[in-house]
Amino acid sequence: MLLVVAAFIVAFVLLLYMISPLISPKPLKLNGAHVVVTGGSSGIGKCIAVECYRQGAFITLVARDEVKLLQAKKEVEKFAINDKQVVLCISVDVSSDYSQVESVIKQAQEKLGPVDMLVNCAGTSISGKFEDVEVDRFKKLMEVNYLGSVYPTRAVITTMKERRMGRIMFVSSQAGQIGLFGYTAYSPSKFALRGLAESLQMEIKPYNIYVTVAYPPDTDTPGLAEENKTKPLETKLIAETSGVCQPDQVAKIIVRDAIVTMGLFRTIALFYLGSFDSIVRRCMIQREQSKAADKRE
Ligand SMILES: NC(=O)C1=CN([C@@H]2O[C@H](COP(=O)(O)OP(=O)(O)OC[C@H]3O[C@@H](n4cnc5c(N)ncnc54)[C@H](OP(=O)(O)O)[C@@H]3O)[C@@H](O)[C@H]2O)C=CC1
Ligand SMILES: CCCCCCCCCCCCCCCC(=O)[C@@H](N)CO
Repeated sequence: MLLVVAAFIVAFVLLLYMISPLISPKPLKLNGAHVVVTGGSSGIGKCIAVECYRQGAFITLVARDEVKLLQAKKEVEKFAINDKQVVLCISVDVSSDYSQVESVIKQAQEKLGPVDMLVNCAGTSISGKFEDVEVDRFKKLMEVNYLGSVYPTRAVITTMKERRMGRIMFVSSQAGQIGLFGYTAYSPSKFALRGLAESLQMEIKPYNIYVTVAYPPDTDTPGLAEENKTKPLETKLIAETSGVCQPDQVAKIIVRDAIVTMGLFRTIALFYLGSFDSIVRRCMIQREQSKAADKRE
Protein backbone atom coordinates (compact mmCIF):
# COMPACT_ATOMS: atom_id res chain seq x y z
CA MET A 1 0.00 0.00 0.00
CA LEU A 2 2.74 2.43 1.05
CA LEU A 3 4.67 1.53 -2.08
CA VAL A 4 1.72 2.36 -4.28
CA VAL A 5 1.31 5.75 -2.61
CA ALA A 6 5.04 6.41 -2.96
CA ALA A 7 4.90 5.43 -6.64
CA PHE A 8 2.03 7.85 -7.20
CA ILE A 9 3.89 10.66 -5.52
CA VAL A 10 6.99 10.00 -7.60
CA ALA A 11 4.90 9.86 -10.79
CA PHE A 12 3.16 13.12 -9.90
CA VAL A 13 6.42 14.92 -9.20
CA LEU A 14 7.90 13.61 -12.46
CA LEU A 15 4.86 14.82 -14.36
CA LEU A 16 5.18 18.28 -12.80
CA TYR A 17 8.82 18.31 -13.75
CA MET A 18 8.02 17.38 -17.33
CA ILE A 19 5.43 20.08 -17.81
CA SER A 20 7.51 22.76 -16.06
CA PRO A 21 9.09 24.09 -19.29
CA LEU A 22 5.58 24.81 -20.58
CA ILE A 23 4.75 27.14 -17.72
CA SER A 24 8.16 28.71 -17.15
CA PRO A 25 9.08 32.13 -18.52
CA LYS A 26 11.21 32.46 -21.62
CA PRO A 27 14.92 32.18 -20.81
CA LEU A 28 16.63 35.56 -20.53
CA LYS A 29 19.18 36.40 -23.24
CA LEU A 30 22.31 37.73 -21.58
CA ASN A 31 23.76 38.98 -24.85
CA GLY A 32 23.55 42.78 -24.66
CA ALA A 33 21.81 42.68 -21.27
CA HIS A 34 22.88 44.94 -18.39
CA VAL A 35 23.80 42.87 -15.34
CA VAL A 36 24.61 44.47 -11.98
CA VAL A 37 26.63 42.29 -9.61
CA THR A 38 27.02 43.47 -6.03
CA GLY A 39 30.05 41.88 -4.39
CA GLY A 40 31.38 41.55 -7.94
CA SER A 41 34.99 42.30 -7.02
CA SER A 42 35.72 38.98 -5.30
CA GLY A 43 34.85 35.30 -4.96
CA ILE A 44 31.47 34.07 -6.16
CA GLY A 45 30.33 37.53 -7.35
CA LYS A 46 33.39 37.97 -9.55
CA CYS A 47 32.81 34.53 -11.10
CA ILE A 48 29.15 35.41 -11.74
CA ALA A 49 30.31 38.57 -13.53
CA VAL A 50 32.71 36.51 -15.67
CA GLU A 51 29.99 34.00 -16.51
CA CYS A 52 27.60 36.75 -17.64
CA TYR A 53 30.31 38.60 -19.56
CA ARG A 54 31.16 35.41 -21.45
CA GLN A 55 27.57 35.37 -22.59
CA GLY A 56 27.76 38.91 -23.96
CA ALA A 57 26.39 40.95 -21.04
CA PHE A 58 27.36 44.50 -20.01
CA ILE A 59 28.43 44.43 -16.38
CA THR A 60 28.33 46.82 -13.44
CA LEU A 61 30.49 45.64 -10.55
CA VAL A 62 29.51 47.02 -7.15
CA ALA A 63 31.72 46.82 -4.03
CA ARG A 64 33.55 49.17 -1.68
CA ASP A 65 37.29 48.74 -2.33
CA GLU A 66 38.22 50.54 -5.58
CA VAL A 67 41.52 48.73 -6.03
CA LYS A 68 39.85 45.32 -5.89
CA LEU A 69 37.13 46.58 -8.24
CA LEU A 70 39.64 47.68 -10.89
CA GLN A 71 41.54 44.41 -10.59
CA ALA A 72 38.29 42.44 -11.03
CA LYS A 73 37.30 44.61 -14.00
CA LYS A 74 40.56 43.64 -15.74
CA GLU A 75 39.96 39.97 -15.04
CA VAL A 76 36.38 40.05 -16.30
CA GLU A 77 37.36 41.95 -19.46
CA LYS A 78 39.54 39.05 -20.57
CA PHE A 79 36.37 37.11 -21.33
CA ALA A 80 34.85 39.57 -23.84
CA ILE A 81 33.05 38.05 -26.81
CA ASN A 82 32.62 41.33 -28.71
CA ASP A 83 34.23 44.78 -28.66
CA LYS A 84 31.13 46.65 -27.52
CA GLN A 85 31.01 45.08 -24.07
CA VAL A 86 31.72 47.29 -21.06
CA VAL A 87 32.57 46.64 -17.42
CA LEU A 88 31.63 49.55 -15.16
CA CYS A 89 32.91 49.78 -11.56
CA ILE A 90 30.99 51.44 -8.77
CA SER A 91 32.32 51.88 -5.28
CA VAL A 92 29.59 52.04 -2.67
CA ASP A 93 28.64 50.39 0.60
CA VAL A 94 25.38 48.61 -0.28
CA SER A 95 24.34 48.40 3.35
CA SER A 96 24.61 51.87 4.82
CA ASP A 97 22.59 54.52 3.00
CA TYR A 98 19.71 53.80 0.64
CA SER A 99 19.85 57.16 -1.16
CA GLN A 100 23.49 56.54 -2.05
CA VAL A 101 22.71 53.10 -3.46
CA GLU A 102 19.79 54.56 -5.41
CA SER A 103 21.95 57.27 -6.92
CA VAL A 104 24.76 54.93 -8.05
CA ILE A 105 22.25 52.55 -9.63
CA LYS A 106 20.79 55.53 -11.46
CA GLN A 107 24.26 56.45 -12.74
CA ALA A 108 24.82 52.88 -13.90
CA GLN A 109 21.48 52.87 -15.74
CA GLU A 110 22.37 56.17 -17.45
CA LYS A 111 25.62 54.65 -18.72
CA LEU A 112 24.61 51.08 -19.57
CA GLY A 113 20.82 51.21 -19.84
CA PRO A 114 18.11 49.77 -17.58
CA VAL A 115 19.16 46.85 -15.41
CA ASP A 116 17.99 43.52 -16.83
CA MET A 117 19.43 41.39 -14.06
CA LEU A 118 20.51 42.23 -10.52
CA VAL A 119 22.73 39.80 -8.65
CA ASN A 120 22.80 40.47 -4.91
CA CYS A 121 26.04 38.76 -3.96
CA ALA A 122 27.70 41.26 -1.60
CA GLY A 123 27.91 39.64 1.77
CA THR A 124 30.11 38.71 4.63
CA SER A 125 30.24 36.01 7.27
CA ILE A 126 31.50 35.28 10.71
CA SER A 127 31.48 32.03 12.59
CA GLY A 128 31.90 31.46 16.27
CA LYS A 129 29.96 30.37 19.31
CA PHE A 130 27.02 32.65 20.16
CA GLU A 131 28.66 34.06 23.26
CA ASP A 132 32.00 34.57 21.50
CA VAL A 133 30.61 36.65 18.63
CA GLU A 134 30.92 40.37 19.37
CA VAL A 135 27.46 41.77 19.92
CA ASP A 136 27.69 44.42 17.21
CA ARG A 137 28.41 41.73 14.60
CA PHE A 138 24.78 40.57 14.75
CA LYS A 139 23.65 43.96 13.55
CA LYS A 140 26.46 44.26 11.02
CA LEU A 141 25.61 40.96 9.32
CA MET A 142 21.93 41.85 9.07
CA GLU A 143 22.92 45.17 7.53
CA VAL A 144 25.33 43.81 4.94
CA ASN A 145 23.67 40.50 4.05
CA TYR A 146 20.02 41.50 4.35
CA LEU A 147 19.70 45.31 3.92
CA GLY A 148 22.60 45.17 1.44
CA SER A 149 20.29 43.09 -0.76
CA VAL A 150 17.11 45.07 -0.03
CA TYR A 151 18.62 48.42 -1.11
CA PRO A 152 19.91 47.53 -4.60
CA THR A 153 16.70 45.56 -5.25
CA ARG A 154 14.58 48.51 -4.19
CA ALA A 155 16.64 50.75 -6.50
CA VAL A 156 15.97 48.65 -9.64
CA ILE A 157 12.45 47.39 -9.05
CA THR A 158 10.42 50.35 -10.31
CA THR A 159 12.11 50.40 -13.70
CA MET A 160 11.84 46.62 -13.98
CA LYS A 161 8.10 46.81 -13.26
CA GLU A 162 7.66 49.56 -15.84
CA ARG A 163 9.52 47.49 -18.44
CA ARG A 164 7.71 44.34 -17.35
CA MET A 165 10.93 42.38 -17.37
CA GLY A 166 13.87 41.55 -15.13
CA ARG A 167 15.65 39.03 -12.97
CA ILE A 168 16.70 39.42 -9.36
CA MET A 169 19.04 36.98 -7.65
CA PHE A 170 19.80 36.60 -4.00
CA VAL A 171 22.81 34.66 -2.78
CA SER A 172 21.84 32.98 0.48
CA SER A 173 23.72 29.90 1.74
CA GLN A 174 23.14 26.34 2.93
CA ALA A 175 23.30 28.06 6.30
CA GLY A 176 20.26 29.99 5.09
CA GLN A 177 18.20 26.81 4.91
CA ILE A 178 19.30 25.23 8.13
CA GLY A 179 20.72 26.77 11.28
CA LEU A 180 24.07 25.32 12.23
CA PHE A 181 26.56 25.42 15.11
CA GLY A 182 28.67 28.56 14.82
CA TYR A 183 26.32 30.52 12.57
CA THR A 184 24.04 32.29 15.06
CA ALA A 185 24.97 35.65 13.55
CA TYR A 186 25.25 34.59 9.90
CA SER A 187 22.32 32.18 9.40
CA PRO A 188 19.53 34.61 10.35
CA SER A 189 20.81 37.14 7.82
CA LYS A 190 20.63 34.45 5.12
CA PHE A 191 17.23 33.13 6.28
CA ALA A 192 15.97 36.70 5.94
CA LEU A 193 16.81 36.71 2.23
CA ARG A 194 14.51 33.78 1.66
CA GLY A 195 11.56 35.59 3.26
CA LEU A 196 12.32 38.65 1.19
CA ALA A 197 12.68 36.69 -2.04
CA GLU A 198 9.48 34.68 -1.65
CA SER A 199 7.35 37.68 -0.69
CA LEU A 200 8.80 39.83 -3.44
CA GLN A 201 8.31 37.08 -6.02
CA MET A 202 4.60 37.00 -5.30
CA GLU A 203 4.35 40.75 -5.85
CA ILE A 204 6.29 40.97 -9.09
CA LYS A 205 5.46 37.83 -10.99
CA PRO A 206 2.59 39.57 -12.82
CA TYR A 207 5.20 42.02 -14.09
CA ASN A 208 7.23 39.20 -15.64
CA ILE A 209 10.07 39.65 -13.13
CA TYR A 210 11.59 36.51 -11.64
CA VAL A 211 13.45 36.03 -8.39
CA THR A 212 15.90 33.25 -7.64
CA VAL A 213 17.69 32.35 -4.43
CA ALA A 214 20.94 30.37 -4.36
CA TYR A 215 21.94 28.29 -1.34
CA PRO A 216 25.62 27.43 -1.95
CA PRO A 217 27.74 25.24 0.33
CA ASP A 218 31.27 26.31 1.41
CA THR A 219 32.98 27.79 -1.62
CA ASP A 220 36.69 28.44 -2.03
CA THR A 221 36.87 32.26 -1.90
CA PRO A 222 38.73 34.99 0.02
CA GLY A 223 35.55 35.32 2.11
CA LEU A 224 35.72 31.68 3.19
CA ALA A 225 39.43 31.97 4.03
CA GLU A 226 38.60 34.92 6.28
CA GLU A 227 35.73 33.06 7.95
CA ASN A 228 37.91 29.99 8.56
CA LYS A 229 40.15 32.04 10.85
CA THR A 230 37.57 31.90 13.65
CA LYS A 231 35.60 28.78 12.69
CA PRO A 232 34.89 26.41 15.62
CA LEU A 233 35.86 22.75 15.13
CA GLU A 234 32.18 21.71 15.22
CA THR A 235 31.35 24.05 12.35
CA LYS A 236 34.33 22.77 10.34
CA LEU A 237 33.28 19.14 10.80
CA ILE A 238 29.66 19.88 9.93
CA ALA A 239 30.63 21.87 6.84
CA GLU A 240 32.97 19.09 5.67
CA THR A 241 29.96 16.81 5.16
CA SER A 242 28.96 19.13 2.36
CA GLY A 243 32.46 19.71 0.92
CA VAL A 244 33.99 22.80 -0.66
CA CYS A 245 32.95 23.99 -4.12
CA GLN A 246 34.86 26.05 -6.65
CA PRO A 247 33.44 29.56 -7.18
CA ASP A 248 33.31 29.28 -10.98
CA GLN A 249 31.16 26.13 -10.70
CA VAL A 250 28.83 27.76 -8.17
CA ALA A 251 28.58 30.85 -10.40
CA LYS A 252 27.66 28.76 -13.46
CA ILE A 253 24.79 27.11 -11.62
CA ILE A 254 23.54 30.40 -10.16
CA VAL A 255 23.51 32.08 -13.58
CA ARG A 256 21.86 29.12 -15.29
CA ASP A 257 19.10 28.98 -12.67
CA ALA A 258 18.47 32.69 -13.02
CA ILE A 259 18.24 32.52 -16.80
CA VAL A 260 16.02 29.47 -17.02
CA THR A 261 14.16 30.06 -13.72
CA MET A 262 12.28 26.86 -13.27
CA GLY A 263 13.50 24.21 -10.91
CA LEU A 264 11.59 21.35 -9.40
CA PHE A 265 10.97 23.29 -6.21
CA ARG A 266 9.37 26.11 -8.15
CA THR A 267 7.11 23.69 -9.99
CA ILE A 268 5.77 22.23 -6.78
CA ALA A 269 5.50 25.66 -5.18
CA LEU A 270 3.56 26.75 -8.23
CA PHE A 271 0.64 24.59 -7.18
CA TYR A 272 0.12 25.99 -3.76
CA LEU A 273 1.18 29.48 -4.72
CA GLY A 274 -0.78 29.43 -7.97
CA SER A 275 -3.99 30.46 -6.28
CA PHE A 276 -2.29 33.34 -4.43
CA ASP A 277 -0.75 34.49 -7.68
CA SER A 278 -4.13 34.63 -9.33
CA ILE A 279 -5.43 36.81 -6.47
CA VAL A 280 -2.52 39.18 -7.02
CA ARG A 281 -3.13 39.29 -10.77
CA ARG A 282 -6.86 39.91 -10.32
CA CYS A 283 -6.17 42.81 -7.94
CA MET A 284 -3.70 44.33 -10.37
CA ILE A 285 -6.19 44.19 -13.24
CA GLN A 286 -8.94 45.64 -11.06
CA ARG A 287 -6.70 48.46 -9.90
CA GLU A 288 -5.68 49.31 -13.46
CA GLN A 289 -9.29 49.27 -14.60
CA SER A 290 -10.41 51.61 -11.84
CA LYS A 291 -7.46 53.89 -12.55
CA ALA A 292 -8.50 54.04 -16.21
CA ALA A 293 -12.10 54.71 -15.16
CA ASP A 294 -10.94 57.55 -12.87
CA LYS A 295 -9.08 59.15 -15.77
CA ARG A 296 -12.14 59.03 -18.00
CA GLU A 297 -14.28 60.80 -15.41
N1 LIG B 1 32.24 31.41 0.15
C1 LIG B 1 31.32 30.65 0.74
O1 LIG B 1 31.63 29.64 1.37
C2 LIG B 1 29.88 31.00 0.63
C3 LIG B 1 29.48 32.30 0.39
N2 LIG B 1 28.14 32.60 0.33
C4 LIG B 1 27.71 33.98 0.09
O2 LIG B 1 28.12 34.38 -1.20
C5 LIG B 1 28.42 35.76 -1.21
C6 LIG B 1 29.83 35.99 -1.71
O3 LIG B 1 30.71 35.30 -0.87
P1 LIG B 1 32.28 35.20 -1.17
O4 LIG B 1 32.49 35.18 -2.63
O5 LIG B 1 32.81 34.14 -0.32
O6 LIG B 1 32.74 36.62 -0.55
P2 LIG B 1 34.07 37.48 -0.66
O7 LIG B 1 34.35 37.92 0.73
O8 LIG B 1 35.13 36.78 -1.41
O9 LIG B 1 33.55 38.74 -1.50
C7 LIG B 1 32.58 39.57 -0.96
C8 LIG B 1 32.25 40.67 -1.94
O10 LIG B 1 31.24 41.52 -1.39
C9 LIG B 1 31.71 42.84 -1.33
N3 LIG B 1 31.13 43.50 -0.17
C10 LIG B 1 31.18 43.10 1.12
N4 LIG B 1 30.55 43.96 1.92
C11 LIG B 1 30.07 44.94 1.11
C12 LIG B 1 29.35 46.13 1.34
N5 LIG B 1 28.97 46.50 2.58
N6 LIG B 1 29.01 46.90 0.29
C13 LIG B 1 29.39 46.56 -0.96
N7 LIG B 1 30.08 45.45 -1.23
C14 LIG B 1 30.42 44.65 -0.22
C15 LIG B 1 33.23 42.70 -1.25
O11 LIG B 1 33.94 43.84 -1.68
P3 LIG B 1 34.41 45.01 -0.64
O12 LIG B 1 34.86 44.32 0.62
O13 LIG B 1 35.48 45.76 -1.35
O14 LIG B 1 33.20 45.86 -0.42
C16 LIG B 1 33.43 41.56 -2.24
O15 LIG B 1 33.32 42.03 -3.56
C17 LIG B 1 28.20 36.25 0.23
O16 LIG B 1 26.91 36.78 0.32
C18 LIG B 1 28.31 34.98 1.04
O17 LIG B 1 27.58 35.06 2.24
C19 LIG B 1 27.17 31.64 0.45
C20 LIG B 1 27.53 30.35 0.68
C21 LIG B 1 28.91 29.92 0.78
C1 LIG C 1 17.62 21.16 2.26
C2 LIG C 1 18.49 21.36 3.41
C3 LIG C 1 19.94 21.45 3.03
C4 LIG C 1 20.76 21.26 4.23
C5 LIG C 1 22.19 21.14 3.92
C6 LIG C 1 22.99 20.76 5.11
C7 LIG C 1 24.42 20.97 4.85
C8 LIG C 1 25.28 20.95 6.06
C9 LIG C 1 26.61 21.61 5.81
C10 LIG C 1 26.46 23.09 5.61
C11 LIG C 1 27.73 23.83 5.55
C12 LIG C 1 27.50 25.30 5.79
C13 LIG C 1 27.82 26.12 4.61
C14 LIG C 1 27.86 27.57 4.92
C15 LIG C 1 28.59 28.27 3.82
C16 LIG C 1 28.64 29.72 4.02
O1 LIG C 1 27.69 30.40 3.78
C17 LIG C 1 29.90 30.35 4.53
N1 LIG C 1 31.04 29.57 4.23
C18 LIG C 1 30.05 31.72 3.95
O2 LIG C 1 31.35 32.19 4.00
